[in-house]
Amino acid sequence: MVGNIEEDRDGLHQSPLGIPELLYVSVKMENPNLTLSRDLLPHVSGSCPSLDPSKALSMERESASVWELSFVVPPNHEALEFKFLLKPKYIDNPCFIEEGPSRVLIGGALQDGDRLALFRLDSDQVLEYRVFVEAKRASPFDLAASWRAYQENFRLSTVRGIPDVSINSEVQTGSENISSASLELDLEHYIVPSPPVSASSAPVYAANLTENPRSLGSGSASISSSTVDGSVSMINQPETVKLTEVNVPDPSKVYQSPGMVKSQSVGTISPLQKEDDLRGLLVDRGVGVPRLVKSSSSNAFTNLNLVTDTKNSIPAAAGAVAAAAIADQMLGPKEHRHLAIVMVSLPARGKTYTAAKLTRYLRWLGHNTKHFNVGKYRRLKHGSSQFADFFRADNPEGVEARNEVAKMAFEDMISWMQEGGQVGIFDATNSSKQRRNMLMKLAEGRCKIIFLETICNDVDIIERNIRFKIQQSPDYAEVSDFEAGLRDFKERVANYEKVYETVEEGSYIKMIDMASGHGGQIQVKNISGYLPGRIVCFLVNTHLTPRPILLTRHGESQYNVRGRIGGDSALSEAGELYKKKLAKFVEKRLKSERAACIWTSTLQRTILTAGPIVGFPKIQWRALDEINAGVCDGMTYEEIKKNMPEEYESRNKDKLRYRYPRGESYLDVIQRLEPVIIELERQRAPVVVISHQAVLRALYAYFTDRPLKEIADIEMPLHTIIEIQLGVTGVEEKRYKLMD
Ligand SMILES: O=P(O)(O)OC[C@H]1O[C@@](CO)(OP(=O)(O)O)[C@@H](O)[C@@H]1O
Repeated sequence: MVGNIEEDRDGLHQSPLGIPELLYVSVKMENPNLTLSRDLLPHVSGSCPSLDPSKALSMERESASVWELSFVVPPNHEALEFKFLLKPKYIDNPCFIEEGPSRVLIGGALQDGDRLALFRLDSDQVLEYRVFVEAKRASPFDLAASWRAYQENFRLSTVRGIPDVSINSEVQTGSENISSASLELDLEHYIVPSPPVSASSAPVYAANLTENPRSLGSGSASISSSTVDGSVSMINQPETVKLTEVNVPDPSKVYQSPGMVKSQSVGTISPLQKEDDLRGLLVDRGVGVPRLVKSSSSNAFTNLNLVTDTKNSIPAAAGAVAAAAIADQMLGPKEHRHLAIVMVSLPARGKTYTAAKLTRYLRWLGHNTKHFNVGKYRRLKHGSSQFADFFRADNPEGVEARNEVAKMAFEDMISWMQEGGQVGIFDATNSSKQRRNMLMKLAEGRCKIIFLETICNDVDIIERNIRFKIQQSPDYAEVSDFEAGLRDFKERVANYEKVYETVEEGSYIKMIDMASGHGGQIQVKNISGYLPGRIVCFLVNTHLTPRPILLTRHGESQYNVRGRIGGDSALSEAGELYKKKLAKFVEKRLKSERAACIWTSTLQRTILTAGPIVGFPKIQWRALDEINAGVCDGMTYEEIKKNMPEEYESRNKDKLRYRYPRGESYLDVIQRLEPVIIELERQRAPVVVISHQAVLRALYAYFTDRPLKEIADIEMPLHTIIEIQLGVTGVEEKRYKLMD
């Protein structure tokens, strides 16, 4: 019934936060004889001030035969005396008072136990009720949270009644009409610089952003990236997230059922475990990162940041991702814990771009994923100016040199997997059976291979890809004559075509003419398991049709003004102005985009912000609701710091994984946003997403490939639109600030 309560010197029960707890008492009466008791309503009459039936409190019907009354008292309350009585439904008198002495309740327990309540209706008719009392300890915060939830259920939101999908064709009037919100005709006027670590504002050649060849002597922390103008910049690659939060169990208190799992089996090393040989029981508060249950000696949950065992690491992820990773680690052959997605295609079929996108998606979900591009190895080892002859199948030196760098890249990938890497994307043409056999031999007993073949028969798309390659690839950086470059690259493609063999062996996913987003097909063979399943789902929905995605927070809310988190408040005056400016902006920016769509959360601050936008369908997504702050919902950060210092501290230490009591963590938010990402990938028209700070941080991080560990701190200002342009060459970003 009650756990984790400490008694202080005055005998008062205290929560782990040192706040005296209250007793939540529920008194119940049950009478299965429904015929006799049908018209009699159970009441409770208390001794304070007197046992007066006219002041009796009615009990609530809990089920057909059970009645209930609940109330809150301090744990050290004085004895409460009371009696049950039955009042006839339709007349005031007579009322029947239970036989015997008054009942006495102290500390949530009835002094005379579960004595029946007997009512003498007349000389020979006695009605018997069974009596139960239940008492739970509750902190004032729990009570405040449930009181607020209760009240909010009764407070009508100004947007209730709006269907999940709506479209308004006329500008709303009335309260919307605060002042006219003008907007310059030229939207460029509102552009503000994007933060330095974000999607680029110019196309970047995807192969440049892949892993740095370590066997060729390059470090792995940062890589050099040549840009269009030939200059070199350093780009920090997302690092493996190494910290795992665990709570340490007390072995004496933890019941170990045969099916329970030792923490070691999922590769989590805890210094305390080592010291005490404590057995960890993996638990999950709802959804989330598996945790070890807490120590009995400490009433507060102990949050420790521990370095995971990189040889066997679990992903920094919540829910399904974590569950699947653990299952994969416990079941199945060891080599299947590491997955190599081996790309297969002719040059200029969008293979590197697909590989980069898949890497970004898997990283965002929390899988430790790296993209290894063999072309990068070739350029480092043999120089970037290799012309078409180098790629001829009847050029033994060329074949040998290309196989050598492929082996190097593959071995680098395996070494990285052995250090904890989970998914390696191996990006090369791999277009002959012989090459693929070589890779399968290298993978034996070390990782599972899935071939991912991209086939494109659309000559326009191929031509566009080839032209992009000449402009962007370091292979042609030194070639000043564009047409000469074009001729050489086409010859290279022809050399590959002569020996190309489509994949028929092993496990494979084949994408045939999927780039345009309409038509095409995907074929799969020998594909099973959680991760391959997610990969297929992602690839089915992804395409290369260029379109913008506009991300914006709602207009400033009344809670934002008061510094309160969560809630469902309406807009402030500034927020009201923003929603009008936003509507004008959307009207101008998307004026020729008839199929565009507006997505909001189900909270009124986003629905109100979308209100004045006309002519586009609006869709409410529950998944776009703000991070659930649980018992902290409605508090200010200052109040949390003061009243729940440990919670405040824990969040400060690890904001990504910290889950608000009865609420969510950022990892939980990422999990629930996965269908949103898949749908954004699938859409071919522009989408305006009006959502919230935490949710937009997670979405933005996906598009800009920001590492998980940075997500919770990404700057996400109010009244600013972030335009993400998805295109054939990758992701570009523009920001518009509509208000000063
Ligand atoms: O994770 P942190 O940095 O607390 O940011 C999330 C918070 O942002 C807020 C504002 O403080 O979002 P919103 O403006 O959508 O209401 C809170 O509701 C939410 O809890």
